[in-house]
Amino acid sequence: MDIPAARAVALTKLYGDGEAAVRALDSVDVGFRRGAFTAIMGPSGSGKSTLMHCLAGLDDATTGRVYLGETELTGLDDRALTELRRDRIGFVFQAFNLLPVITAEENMLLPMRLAGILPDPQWKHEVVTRLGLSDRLAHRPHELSGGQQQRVAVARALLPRPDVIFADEPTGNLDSHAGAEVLALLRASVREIGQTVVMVTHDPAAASYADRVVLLADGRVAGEIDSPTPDSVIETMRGLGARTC
Ligand SMILES: Nc1ncnc2c1ncn2[C@@H]1O[C@H](COP(=O)(O)OP(=O)(O)OP(=O)(O)O)[C@@H](O)[C@H]1O
Repeated sequence: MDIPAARAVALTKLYGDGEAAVRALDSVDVGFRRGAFTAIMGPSGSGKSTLMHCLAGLDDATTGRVYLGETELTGLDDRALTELRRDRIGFVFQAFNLLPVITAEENMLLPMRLAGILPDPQWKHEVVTRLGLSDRLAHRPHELSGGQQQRVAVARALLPRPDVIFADEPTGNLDSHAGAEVLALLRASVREIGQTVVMVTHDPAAASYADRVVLLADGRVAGEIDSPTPDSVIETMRGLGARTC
């Protein structure tokens, strides 16, 4: 059987201690298939961001284990985690997190530059062309629309060909048209180059771009939807008592 691209085993995360402790994740077992697009959904406070942060090595587990492919993250020291994130994980956040003083192209290449890696020119050309950024490379972020800025962030995540791209509400700051474009690009990266994408979202329409939805409620896995549609997501979320937007 294929080893999942990312996996949590009996993952529990507590914030704080004693009476005031919050159990953000409660013995979560979940795997994310290689070359698939998975959305994580659930009511506010259900643990979506905590799960993503633990899977991406941005937060540590209280108990349980987290794997990226065959590598166990739990137990790695900060330096090893920093290298693993740099070399094997791509991030796309709601806030585009571009540096304002450098161009779109420099932003795209920055993580690889910092790692001393040169992008494959053909791959870079393909990413830039597909993301419709060819004539925007010399622009600074403030000269770009929100959708274009997020496409630069997607290019930055795709260029090093990471094992997994983790996207946290990637369309949260975009209008529906720009959001649909970004989702279609993530979708295409999965279908056409086998990229693995794991995305946290509140939006049933965004989740419908995924191959599978993992539902969280109260820090536990509450269900899954294969081949989701906006309607099937809304219906299942209603069952969890969640507000959808
Ligand atoms: N740093 C923290 N310190 C204390 N409690 C936290 C911390 N981060 C998250 N929590 C708590 O853990 C629980 C899960 O939070 P998390 O942000 O993972 O949920 P979420 O599903 O992503 O929520 P939302 O959809 O509102 O972003 C919540 O009860 C939250 O208040």
